[in-house]
Amino acid sequence: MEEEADERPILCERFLEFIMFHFRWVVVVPILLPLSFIFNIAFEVRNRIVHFVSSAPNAHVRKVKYIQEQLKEWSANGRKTKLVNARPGWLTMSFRFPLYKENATKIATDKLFDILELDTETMTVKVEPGVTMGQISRYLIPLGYTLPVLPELDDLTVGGLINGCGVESGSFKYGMFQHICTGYEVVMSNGELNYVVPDSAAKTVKAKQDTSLYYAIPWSQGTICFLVAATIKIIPCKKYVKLTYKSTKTLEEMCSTLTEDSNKYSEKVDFVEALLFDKNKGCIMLGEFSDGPDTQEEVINSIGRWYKKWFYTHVEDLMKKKHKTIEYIPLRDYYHRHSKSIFWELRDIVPFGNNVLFRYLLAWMCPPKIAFLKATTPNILRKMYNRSHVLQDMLVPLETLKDCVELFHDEVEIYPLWICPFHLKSQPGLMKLRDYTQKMYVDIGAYGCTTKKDYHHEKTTRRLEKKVREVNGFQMTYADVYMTRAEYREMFDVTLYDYVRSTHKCLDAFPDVYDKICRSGRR
Ligand SMILES: Cc1cc2nc3c(=O)[nH]c(=O)nc-3n(C[C@H](O)[C@H](O)[C@H](O)COP(=O)(O)OP(=O)(O)OC[C@H]3O[C@@H](n4cnc5c(N)ncnc54)[C@H](O)[C@@H]3O)c2cc1C
Ligand SMILES: NC(=O)C1=CN([C@@H]2O[C@H](COP(=O)(O)OP(=O)(O)OC[C@H]3O[C@@H](n4cnc5c(N)ncnc54)[C@H](OP(=O)(O)O)[C@@H]3O)[C@@H](O)[C@H]2O)C=CC1
Ligand SMILES: CC(C)=CCC[C@@H](C)[C@H]1CC[C@@]2(C)C3=C(CC[C@]12C)[C@@]1(C)CC[C@H](O)C(C)(C)[C@@H]1CC3
Repeated sequence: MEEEADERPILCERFLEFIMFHFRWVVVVPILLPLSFIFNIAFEVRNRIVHFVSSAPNAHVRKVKYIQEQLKEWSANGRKTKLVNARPGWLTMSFRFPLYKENATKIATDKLFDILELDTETMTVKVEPGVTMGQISRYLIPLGYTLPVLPELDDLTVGGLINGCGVESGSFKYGMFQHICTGYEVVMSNGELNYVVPDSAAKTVKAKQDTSLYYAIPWSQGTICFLVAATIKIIPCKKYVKLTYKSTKTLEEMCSTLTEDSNKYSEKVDFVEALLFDKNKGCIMLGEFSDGPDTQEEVINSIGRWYKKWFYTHVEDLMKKKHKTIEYIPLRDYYHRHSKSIFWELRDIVPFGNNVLFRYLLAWMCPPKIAFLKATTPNILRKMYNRSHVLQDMLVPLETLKDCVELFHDEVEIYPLWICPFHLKSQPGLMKLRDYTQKMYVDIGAYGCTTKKDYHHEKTTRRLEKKVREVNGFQMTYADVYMTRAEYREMFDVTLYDYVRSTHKCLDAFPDVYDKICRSGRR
């Protein structure tokens, strides 16, 4: 990998890189945008038909049976290969393609993408793992419900957010995506179907085992069992989010105000998120479910409409004008506020994407599907991204925010920087805090190309990872991980994970989680 990052391109490669980077829109705008638009409409029509004829629950039973048969056949053939999900690499929400899938047996969890059941008495929704955040918000919000934690990008899947992790602006109150899940329907490597729920007063061996399994699944990257459905908590919601934008002038002000807002107002506030536009200037956004403006002076801003500015640029403009602003944003527009501009990644791909003319004429097809972009990224561009593109989410205790932002500034200096507080509960599993406490953490996300001269993909990332381990933080594993196996096991508590894997016959069936997330496991 070091070679890959060190590789300096020759002049003609540099020229090709330049052309491909700056003129990628030539493929994206006329081809990928219409394709994405047509795909989204076709998928939505399909989902409505499935919902109308209520075929999902029966189809679910059939699809799960097929998965069980696949696993029994693999067992009968002597368990010779490792098991992975069949979902192809180009569909996943990460920059890399999995190498560990190449000689593995692929289990058909990728056919599971329907919402199964809404239960307004227990206030839960049961969904298949391929269901996306876009699908869920489109289904639940018109019925007056939402997920307490609904990560922003439309194409993130329930299976990926549970077996990986998920965080968004409701997390300061409700924790990570795993914390809002009340039960998992899973198929073990021997083909056995099981529904696991946590039971703190478990008496029987089975209830104890299931509780351990429940806590071991998050972050395990599908190396314990196959998730075939998840039951997720829902909460009632309102039509709008009353969003208060507060500008901050120094990093100290950002850290102290964010700490106060995340801890003190948790009863009144439903969403907390911040953006830093440079080391000092930032904006904290506090959201509250609302029925709409109370007075005529208050404005509704439907930021999801195609002709509206990219959200982060809107926030930056607001901050230049006023110290504090309040807007009412339709709830679904709010949730997917970073989808239209793929956080700030689209500015490199379609540089004129935020131009007013483009917005009115063509942005109704935006955003391009990340999977289509991924499938069509040429190798030359991938090499360039390897050298200068940063993509890291570091989850660190809120009290270390200042130190960590300073380190990000020194190492990569990418703005905007995404800052999202989340409540880390005291629970067993890979993300366990060793002192058994619960704490307010914060996700610091850096996405984009760095111009730092001394940036080195591996060395810089390793320095960031070291700091994160020192402060008892965690690195999001969809991004490039350069830690060694020992360092990974220092960051994540593998006690329960190892125990569950050894008691559920996972060791010869699935790769170890490190082999899935380490850099050499991915291309
Ligand atoms: C050698 C070895 C043998 C083991 N043998 C067994 C065994 O026989 N039986 C067994 O069940 N585990 C066994 N374990 C697993 C062990 O009990 C712990 O689950 C594991 O060590 C992780 O500890 P922890 O500190 O992360 O979890 P802890 O916080 O110690 O929790 C232990 C267990 O309690 C339950 N639990 C904790 N918090 C909650 C909560 N908030 N709500 C509901 N339930 C909760 C979970 O089942 C969890 O696995 C073994 C582990 C090892 C290394
Ligand atoms: N706001 C947020 O929180 C964001 C989070 N992300 C990250 O993106 C990832 C989610 O992307 P997405 O494309 O949806 O998921 P992926 O397909 O990338 O899946 C992520 C991991 O979960 C495993 N997995 C997925 N489905 C199942 C299943 N049904 N059973 C068992 N294991 C499963 C995959 O296993 P396998 O390797 O076998 O396919 C893979 O290791 C997460 O890791 C998340 O952290 C990205 C952007 C934003
Ligand atoms: C915790 C949070 C909020 C994470 C946000 C992560 C996003 C910013 C990531 C997820 C997938 C992601 C890595 C991706 C890309 C940018 C950053 C993304 C969108 C892009 C689109 C960059 C351009 C690349 O050519 C390519 C198309 C391969 C990737 C695809 C995945």
